[in-house]
Amino acid sequence: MAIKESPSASIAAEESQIAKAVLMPGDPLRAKYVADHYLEEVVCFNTVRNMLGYTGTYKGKRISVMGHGMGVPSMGIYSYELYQFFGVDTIIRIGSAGGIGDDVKVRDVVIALGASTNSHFADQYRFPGQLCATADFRLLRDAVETAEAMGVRADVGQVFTADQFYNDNPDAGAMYRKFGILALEMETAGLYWTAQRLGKRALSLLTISDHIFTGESLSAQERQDSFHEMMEIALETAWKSLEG
Ligand SMILES: O=P(O)(O)O[C@H]1O[C@H](CO)[C@@H](O)[C@H]1O
Ligand SMILES: O=c1cc[nH]c(=O)[nH]1
Repeated sequence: MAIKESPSASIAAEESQIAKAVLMPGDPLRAKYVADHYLEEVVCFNTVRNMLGYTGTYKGKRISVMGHGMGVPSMGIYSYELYQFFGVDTIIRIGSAGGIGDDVKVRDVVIALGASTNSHFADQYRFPGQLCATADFRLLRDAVETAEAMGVRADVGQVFTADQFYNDNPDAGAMYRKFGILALEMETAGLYWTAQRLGKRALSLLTISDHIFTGESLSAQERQDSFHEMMEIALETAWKSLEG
């Protein structure tokens, strides 16, 4: 397929092809899964670098879903381009995470109120202080209400966005835990900062796929079933964010 002319470096699409609300998993095949299982009248709008992006309808409203890759730099590129060049208003990350907190179990959904991080992505802003990476309140409230209505256990709190998946510091997890951090992942701070800088809306939903301290982890089948709950909360929250 020929690559289209595009206003952005990494997404080859026209603005009209992308909805105002976009769900984003790290894995582009999880994006395809959402498109295949939940959206109707689906059109693929991006294949550059195989970072698959789709737009379809969910309960009559247009919603897009696209992978964002792993790590803050990758999230920084895709979220910036979607917000800045394609008129996207809302991004909801649908990711996996390692559990840290005592109360957090595998299969739980975590709704990220804010993200502490060791990323230096925000240095570019020369913000005179430490910039909090926080969720959009209305999206967070709608996600909490949706989870409650679905009867899904969802923990709301702080996550840690790490630049490392393999961390040479054996004490890091215990320190995160001391500060009440629920889960460890690799993109939320980058998404929240980008949204804040551009005056847009963002939320990160995470499913606990493994636990750093208990060693528990989900089987492939369990991962799929648990991720459905997060996907449905995200779709309903995105749907509510859209006018009309
Ligand atoms: O499952 P995703 O959304 O990719 O999220 C988590 O999984 C990846 C690491 O395996 C990192 O991207 C981390 O944030
Ligand atoms: O980033 C991640 C994702 C899942 N589990 C982890 O330990 N880290």
